[in-house]
Amino acid sequence: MTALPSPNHCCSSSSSAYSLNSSIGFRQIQRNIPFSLIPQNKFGLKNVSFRSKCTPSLPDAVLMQDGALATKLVATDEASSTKELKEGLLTVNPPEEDENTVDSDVKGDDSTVCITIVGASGDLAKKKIFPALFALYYEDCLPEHFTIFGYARSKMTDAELRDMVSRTLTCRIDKRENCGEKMDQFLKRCFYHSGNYDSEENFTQLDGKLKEHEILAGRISNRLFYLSIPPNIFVDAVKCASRSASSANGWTRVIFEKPFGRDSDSSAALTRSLKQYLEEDQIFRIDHYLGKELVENLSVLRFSNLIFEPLWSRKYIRNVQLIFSEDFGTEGRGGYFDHYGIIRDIMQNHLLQILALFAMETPVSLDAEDIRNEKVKVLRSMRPIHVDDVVVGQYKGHTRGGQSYPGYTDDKTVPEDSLTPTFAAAALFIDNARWDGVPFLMKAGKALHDRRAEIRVQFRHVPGNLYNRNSGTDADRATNELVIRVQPDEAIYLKINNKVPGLGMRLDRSNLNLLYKARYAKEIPDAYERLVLDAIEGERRLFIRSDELDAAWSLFTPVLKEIEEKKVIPEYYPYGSRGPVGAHYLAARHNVKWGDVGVDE
Ligand SMILES: NC(=O)C1=CN([C@@H]2O[C@H](COP(=O)(O)OP(=O)(O)OC[C@H]3O[C@@H](n4cnc5c(N)ncnc54)[C@H](OP(=O)(O)O)[C@@H]3O)[C@@H](O)[C@H]2O)C=CC1
Ligand SMILES: O=C1O[C@H](COP(=O)(O)O)[C@@H](O)[C@H](O)[C@H]1O
Repeated sequence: MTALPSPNHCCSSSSSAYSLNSSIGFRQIQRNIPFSLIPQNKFGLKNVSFRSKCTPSLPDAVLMQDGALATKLVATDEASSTKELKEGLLTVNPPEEDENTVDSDVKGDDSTVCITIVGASGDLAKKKIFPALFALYYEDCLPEHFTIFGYARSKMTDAELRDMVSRTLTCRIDKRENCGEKMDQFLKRCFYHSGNYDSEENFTQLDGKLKEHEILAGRISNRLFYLSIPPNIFVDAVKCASRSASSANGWTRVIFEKPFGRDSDSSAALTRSLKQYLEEDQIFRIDHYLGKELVENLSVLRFSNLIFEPLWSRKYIRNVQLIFSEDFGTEGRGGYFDHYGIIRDIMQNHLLQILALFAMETPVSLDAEDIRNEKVKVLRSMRPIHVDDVVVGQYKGHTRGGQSYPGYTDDKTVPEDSLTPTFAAAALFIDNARWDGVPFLMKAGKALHDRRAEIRVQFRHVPGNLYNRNSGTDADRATNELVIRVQPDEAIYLKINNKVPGLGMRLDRSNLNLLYKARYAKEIPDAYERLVLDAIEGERRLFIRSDELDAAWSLFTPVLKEIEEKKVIPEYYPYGSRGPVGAHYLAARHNVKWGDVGVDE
């Protein structure tokens, strides 16, 4: 096994099973924080990852006799998309003494992390990223030595950035003590640098400022860039950040927000451009739905409960429905949205990712590459989507209860004759042994009657059901349905047939209900909290690998092209309605009834 350089100078006396020795690990051990070690990337940068106490189950760690902490080693080759994983304890030679070494006993955690939010003046940064970072800080999940920088063209002082950020920070859990104090402490660690996205000079200035904070705290300086900017400037920003503001001795990672292109070609071109400056394992493509609690729980539900996995196939499942709806329109984002539409905005990423997690085979392990390998297999097994299996819609203005709601094209940033779908429904199929013939129906829309995201699994009819006569005439209504409600009011419930109490024999449908807020006192973290923390920890499980992205675009690009070339007219639906009726005809053609419509949805 290859010996890696020690992540810190210091003092383990002999060659032994690799351990983060007591001086670097002391404070972390006290707080029960395991570390993981991932070897150097092609730039020879140390890739020592922080593990916070907030993710205690990863990775396995053991306390050595000398009080040191040894972790399971995850060794990777350089091309992480085809990564070979080896686990074990690593043997290292004793590190050499270095006169410039900082005494980690004094300093505690030997690494720093600077998080730079590029596009800090924007909507997403204010709404999601800064609040997520504050929540992590509040929960003591961030590394000890962290600094946050906002970067954008807007002119702002540090104080003005802090003021802007403070307006969107809340204490997630009401009545928590010291919230104001914590906010002040957090804001003191936020700074701002104004610069252009395509200026190496400006990024060099940023680099200088980052160094000032890194020198203060320790030797290994890790850097995370969160690109919260429009995609047409991704490459400029990455070029400048990687050339002028990469970490000299730690890792440099970049989080990207979608859209990752708008079809196969543009996505591949974007990936090629990014890879001029970054390795795949430095690229963290966010799909924030993967950070949602119930989406993460999908694998737990399937693989740790004996009762579900045996039913998880064409043999018992009649259809699967993936439903996303919002009760508001594109308010304020029409300019962006019109270029993409609902299929690219929601289906090609969020719903397809959920589908892949739902349908994949059991991964070899919970390691990121094993999970992502299985997801790619599902995506590659999918049948091309036929244009007849897609229904598109667009919302129009509507007045209800004396209040007027605007139509999509009433937005000034949307062309009057836009055909961009704000609603779509589609039938997808996975041509593999497990799922052959099972319709996976997707439905996504804006300006509908409610806000929800859920997975509905409709099981087959009970063969030779003794109780058919007692269930009424609708056999479909009497089948079991498992609902995983991602939001709002996270829940998992199973519809079962039950005898109505009494002397007669009448059946009704009842729910076995796991409602999260009734079961768990702890507030559910926002998806961005989990994802940002994962990026800091180098955990890639919930980020999209480039071959997954390619497979997702290969599936949707042909049908999107056909819809656009044929100028398919969307079915118009009133703002606040349940969407186009065409979605029901589509479902009916595949012998499906949408589960979210009806008396006992
Ligand atoms: N907002 C949301 O809810 C979501 C956003 N996203 C994605 O996240 C990223 C950021 O989103 P959001 O914050 O809404 O974006 P914004 O449009 O608010 O842009 C962010 C910042 O980028 C700079 N900017 C905007 N347009 C340009 C331009 N044409 N040229 C150069 N700089 C520009 C501005 O900063 P300045 O002028 O100060 O430089 C702006 O404050 C995007 O990729 C978006 O698609 C993904 C999911 C949801
Ligand atoms: O990615 C996106 O997601 C949001 C919905 O996210 P949620 O976490 O609030 O459900 C959607 O509004 C937006 O159009 C899309 O780009």
